[in-house]
Amino acid sequence: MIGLEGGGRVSLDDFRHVALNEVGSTNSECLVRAREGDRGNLWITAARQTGGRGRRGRAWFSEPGNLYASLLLIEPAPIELLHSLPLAVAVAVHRAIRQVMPLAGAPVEIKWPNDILIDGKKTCGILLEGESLADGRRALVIGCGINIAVMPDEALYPVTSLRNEGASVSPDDLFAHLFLTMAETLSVWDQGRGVAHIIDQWRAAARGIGETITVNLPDRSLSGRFAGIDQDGRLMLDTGSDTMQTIAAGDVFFG
Ligand SMILES: O=C(O)CCCC[C@@H]1SC[C@@H]2NC(=O)N[C@@H]21
Repeated sequence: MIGLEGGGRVSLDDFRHVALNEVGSTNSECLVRAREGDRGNLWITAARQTGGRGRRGRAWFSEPGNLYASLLLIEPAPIELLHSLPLAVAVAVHRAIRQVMPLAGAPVEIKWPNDILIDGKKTCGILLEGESLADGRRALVIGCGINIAVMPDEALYPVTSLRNEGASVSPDDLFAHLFLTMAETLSVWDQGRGVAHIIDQWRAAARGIGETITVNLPDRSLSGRFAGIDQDGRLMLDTGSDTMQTIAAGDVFFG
């Protein structure tokens, strides 16, 4: 058992791992297994994905050399406490990447809500997907794509890889770190009851709080001062109007 500040307890033995050579998407594979009755706490990793998915329906570059990993959770928390899970996931992945970076390496930061940047460039994307199963259970999948050795030539944002930033680690080694940091962080998160600890950790690792940012929403863009996040993990943007804008989903650009 891991017992941590937040009071939650998660046993490492609770988690199982299936390593695949090739799959369409590790997220989809988790959801298939959930529909087939899997009890959750199942990690699926793949050396390569043929249909890796990113946020907003984008494709995710999934060539061999990187880490493609998804964790299936079943009923991870009461629905009203679930909104903070993306922050906990970002904290866990941030810790895993920090652990494999050289000590004097470039800064590793979280970009709201849960991209991981090294030296301001995206090295990891996280896609959370949920589904109500036929038996009434709620399945939730946390999918992490971490650039280790390769990266796309073109992307919406500047991108980098761990190797580019001086880290020497294999997908298997990085997964071993992620397996532990995720279990530890979920223990602190404690089904949403430990959200205050998670928000503290998230803020300490966040990029750009206090700075001017632009947030692209589906129908418009908003610019203002990034004032932090609220208890529900929403981005607070001070646009100079009387009321603080709170944003649940969008793409952040700095400067
Ligand atoms: O757009 C993003 O930033 C999120 C990218 C998430 C990619 C990962 S790779 C492992 C898992 N399987 C998928 O199909 N997507 C996620």
